Amino acid sequence: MTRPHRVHVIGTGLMGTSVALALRRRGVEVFLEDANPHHLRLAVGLGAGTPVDEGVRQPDQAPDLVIVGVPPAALGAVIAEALERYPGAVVTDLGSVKAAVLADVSARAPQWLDRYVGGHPMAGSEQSGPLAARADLFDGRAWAVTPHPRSRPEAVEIVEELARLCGALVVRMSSTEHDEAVALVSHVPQVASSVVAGLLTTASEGQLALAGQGLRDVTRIAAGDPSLWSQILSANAGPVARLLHEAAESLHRVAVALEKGETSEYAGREVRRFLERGVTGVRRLPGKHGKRPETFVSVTVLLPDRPGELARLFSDVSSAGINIEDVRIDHSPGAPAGLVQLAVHPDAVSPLLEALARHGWDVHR
Ligand SMILES: NC(=O)c1ccc[n+]([C@@H]2O[C@H](COP(=O)([O-])OP(=O)(O)OC[C@H]3O[C@@H](n4cnc5c(N)ncnc54)[C@H](O)[C@@H]3O)[C@@H](O)[C@H]2O)c1
Ligand SMILES: O=C(O)C(=O)C[C@]1(C(=O)O)C=C[C@@H](O)C=C1
Repeated sequence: MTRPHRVHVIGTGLMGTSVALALRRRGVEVFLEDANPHHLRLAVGLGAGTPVDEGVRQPDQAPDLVIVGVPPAALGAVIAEALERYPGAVVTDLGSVKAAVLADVSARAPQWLDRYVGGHPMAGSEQSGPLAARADLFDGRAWAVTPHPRSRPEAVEIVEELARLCGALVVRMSSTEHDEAVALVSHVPQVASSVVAGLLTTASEGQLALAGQGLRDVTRIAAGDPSLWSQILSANAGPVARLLHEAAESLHRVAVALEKGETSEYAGREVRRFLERGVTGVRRLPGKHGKRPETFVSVTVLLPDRPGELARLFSDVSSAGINIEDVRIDHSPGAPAGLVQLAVHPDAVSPLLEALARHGWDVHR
């Protein structure tokens, strides 16, 4: 196992700073650089590492791993430059698209390609910049590692160890397999979210006043940086466009069926089939820690909007020896309370209800 000891992060935005914080948590020495001095200062202030100019003066202090966390359009040039600047280092990146970047690096730095191995942590946020970074961002998440025929085995190993040090689960695949997969699980969902959110631009205040959690779930990622996402989508244009045509056909069929209305039994069947296909698809998603999905049961608790109430609820549940598998909090605008949905194993439901009743919680099932 090759553990990275001295790491350089180029690009201290959301992703680069999160990786740096995760590595610092594991005692790895981290140096930072960014084209934007303000981002660099913020990342240093968050404890993510030392600026490269201050920290590295001796040749024996060169990094063994360089991690490039810049926007997709800049990746090829920055990776090629890092391969040249740090001849003893393996270079990886955090980019959301892999085949175009590999082609770019192959063209710019063919002589050093054996030290480049692509990577893509499947975790992030609709926010950007170092202030949105989190050390635990990668815990339990997949991290795609995309070796190519010329990658050195020890370069692949150090990149996989990086992912594990950050708490992620390694998924090894080629760059083209990766791009096909993320078109489906990340890029088309982003477009779908933007389509729905785009419809809101002409909504009236009265319509928006009815917005609930369902709409918020579907549109959260639509707030992502348009500059970043247009680079991602155009770098993976073929696979994304193919799936969008398929999705557009499906939407067209359901719209036509709805227009035929209740009078047609066929239309009803078509709409139901469309919805059932969605249920089947969502059930295929892996559960916690990449395991098979488990069916948990949700118990909803009314939470007064006062400091310390959430901590008291968790403490009452944990003192009954019950593991909370997942948690979600819904806020009603204007109401001085929230609804906390606790997802637990089916066997834990009765003990949970007893514990909540014992401690005086208001439960909704
Ligand atoms: N945002 C996400 O959810 C997410 C998730 C996984 C992977 N990624 C990938 O991670 C990479 C970074 O995304 P982010 O969300 O952290 O973006 P970000 O905007 O938060 O950070 C990018 C940083 O790169 C810096 N930068 C730009 N050009 C540079 C250059 N030439 N040299 C040095 N620094 C430069 C910027 O100043 C900025 O600090 C992208 O390639 C993206 O595809 C993003
Ligand atoms: O949680 C989110 O905000 C994300 O959408 C993160 C997400 C994703 O689609 O899963 C977005 C882009 C990435 O390249 C990797 C992760």
